[in-house]
Amino acid sequence: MSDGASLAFEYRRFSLSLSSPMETATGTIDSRDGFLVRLVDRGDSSGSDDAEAAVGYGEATPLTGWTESVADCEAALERAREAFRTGGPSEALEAVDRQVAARHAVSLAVADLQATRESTPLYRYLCRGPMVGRVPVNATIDDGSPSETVAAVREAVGRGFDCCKLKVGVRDVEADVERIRRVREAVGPGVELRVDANEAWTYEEAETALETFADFDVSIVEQPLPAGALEGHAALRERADGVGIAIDEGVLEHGVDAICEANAADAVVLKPMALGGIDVARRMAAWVCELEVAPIVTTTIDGVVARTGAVHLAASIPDVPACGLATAKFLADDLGRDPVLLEKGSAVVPQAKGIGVDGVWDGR
Ligand SMILES: O=C(O)CCC(=O)C1=CC=C[C@@H](O)[C@@H]1C(=O)O
Ligand SMILES: [Mg+2]
Repeated sequence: MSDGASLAFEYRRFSLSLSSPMETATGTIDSRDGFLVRLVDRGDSSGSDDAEAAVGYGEATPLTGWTESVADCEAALERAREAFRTGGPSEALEAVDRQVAARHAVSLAVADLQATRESTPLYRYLCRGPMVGRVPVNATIDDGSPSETVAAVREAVGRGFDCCKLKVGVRDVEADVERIRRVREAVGPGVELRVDANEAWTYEEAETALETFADFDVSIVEQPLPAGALEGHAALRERADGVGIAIDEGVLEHGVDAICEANAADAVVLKPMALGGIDVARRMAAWVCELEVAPIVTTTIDGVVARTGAVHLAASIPDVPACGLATAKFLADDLGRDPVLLEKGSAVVPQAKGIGVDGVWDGR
């Protein structure tokens, strides 16, 4: 990559509304406000304009409870802009090191630019491995009444999904158990069902839920207990009767080493936006795979740039389980054309150079 002198770093604010508010046990998401980032390598452009220059895109989409605030993110991106002006990528990454969403944007733009210059898809730049055509994804099913939930799962299965993750924890445990029972009754044994409680349950509630979920062949319960409860998840796991435990919010509190040392999880959820970048998430994925813990990559209900970056991250992980990447449906609008096709329960991985999201910045 050219030195910092030829790298022009810009960012611009966006606000994406959700098609309908997303209820979770820890709050409601009704819009996604963040920053689109562009890194232009003018050292590449033959002409005076940027038409020929190599470009990298990034996205910082803060989420309350998971990342820094929008204001802190903006301040960090301003520091990164100054760092690119006077230094280069490493100075810019240092300037945003403690703001995870801002670091996600800068690191993704740098990786996208480098992969673009090498004319290779981002996932192959990350893993230097063979071509990967598709990655398995789960459908994300919002909270709702039993009949609403059955209808949503039926619709997802009709679109080819064979793995569905259902939001639970918004209503009481009995109501959620009834929702799962009705869904399993409706779709039969061939669809993998996972649930995500977002820290909602006490140990006793989680025990009750797990007992019945085992009867309905639920494969994974995500974050049943509060993020701090490491021993609690380990104890639950010992008596989970075949239902896997995934830790999501707890990854931010404890890190994957402590989770694995405590034998607290069968899977960890890796959110690149919340972890500071796909590079950070990829290192975590490699580490937990060594310890036979499954890495599940998910978005934070992001725009197409970060969401597609997460698809490339998943594609760079060997034997990745179904990931939470089919979240474009929650957005009423997006930053640009979606290069990822969802079909047969998988995301078709873009094979263009870089992330593959041209047209997100002034139609380019
Ligand atoms: O994992 C998925 O299927 C999609 C992503 C997803 O469910 C979430 C994204 C961001 C915050 C939460 O609402 C939720 C989660 O807890 O995993
Ligand atoms: Mg979760």
